[in-house]
Amino acid sequence: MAGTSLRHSTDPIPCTNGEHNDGHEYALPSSDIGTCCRDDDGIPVVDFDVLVNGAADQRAQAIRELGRACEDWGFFMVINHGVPEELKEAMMETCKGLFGLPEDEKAEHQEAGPMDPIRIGTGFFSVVDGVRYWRDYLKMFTHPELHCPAKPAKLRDVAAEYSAKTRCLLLQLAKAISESLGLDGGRISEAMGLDSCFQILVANHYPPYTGGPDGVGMGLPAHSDHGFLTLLFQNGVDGLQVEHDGRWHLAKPLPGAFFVIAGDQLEIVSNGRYKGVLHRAVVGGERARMSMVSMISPCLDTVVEPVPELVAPDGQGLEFRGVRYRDYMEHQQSNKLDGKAALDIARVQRDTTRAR
Ligand SMILES: O=C(O)CCC(=O)C(=O)O
Ligand SMILES: [Fe+2]
Repeated sequence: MAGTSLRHSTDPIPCTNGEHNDGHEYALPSSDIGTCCRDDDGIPVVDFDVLVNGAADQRAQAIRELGRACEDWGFFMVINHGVPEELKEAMMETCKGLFGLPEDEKAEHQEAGPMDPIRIGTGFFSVVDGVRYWRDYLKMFTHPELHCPAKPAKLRDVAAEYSAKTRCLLLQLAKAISESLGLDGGRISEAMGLDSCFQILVANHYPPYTGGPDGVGMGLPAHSDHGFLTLLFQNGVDGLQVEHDGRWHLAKPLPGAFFVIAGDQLEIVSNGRYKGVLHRAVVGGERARMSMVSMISPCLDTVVEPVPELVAPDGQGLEFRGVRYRDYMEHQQSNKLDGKAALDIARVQRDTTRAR
């Protein structure tokens, strides 16, 4: 049912892998999680300070490595990023306060839909989920206009600062990504109008989970992000998994690092050179997990399409057609989260019969 929060640790944990009495299959089929998760340290690391302030040869090397990270993984860690640790902590703590508020103080935003600027909910979009995912979330549109729940009182100021600092970082990364594609630093930003970008912050809260036969549950199923570029950090509890080379990898952060996640709009604008990476959140254990997401995208009315420089002059190899970002986001957010299925609305359908 829309707008209900998860049962929390003091409540009895509902049974999993079966029908809960509200007709939803509860939390997860753990068979969906699979066994292929590998904990490894191969996730690329990008030093933001070198990217911005390094000597020419160091910068060039860092840009090449960034390009490889985007091409091979669509996922990397960024270190020396300049976003103060105290600000990250303040953001995490304030959002934790929000999840702990009495239900009636969150009710105003719990009936919200995918395009509402403030939304508090459970699962992904519980109206369509079918399966109940082990996740509570707060989503707020923070740029160009800051939307924020009235409580906790501190949230507005903290979110404003966090949004501004992470936006600045993401826009600088966009420049470096543009260079890594062999384009001018400003080209991708110009093509997508990122000077007036759209930004969302998401706080995810995954309560302790000890249900199911193996004590593992699905917090958020496999998906790619609908935006351009996402920054994420967590509260010290692992659970983010990333798909790479056909296997799931547990993402373990370096101290202080952000994860950077390539989104669908990067895949479209780069004509598929850099792909939106599949990722998911798995839960299990006595500790609540939280993650904090900051995502930039083009403004809602921008039609996103591949930059011509990355498409052959005769149009051969054009992977995507232009899609208005608002339509893309609404489509992805209103349907069941299903891997990268949303991208199909932008994919150029090839006539395979003609080649025969
Ligand atoms: O909680 C996580 O680590 C993943 C969250 C996520 O992918 C999202 O909010 O889009
Ligand atoms: Fe995501």
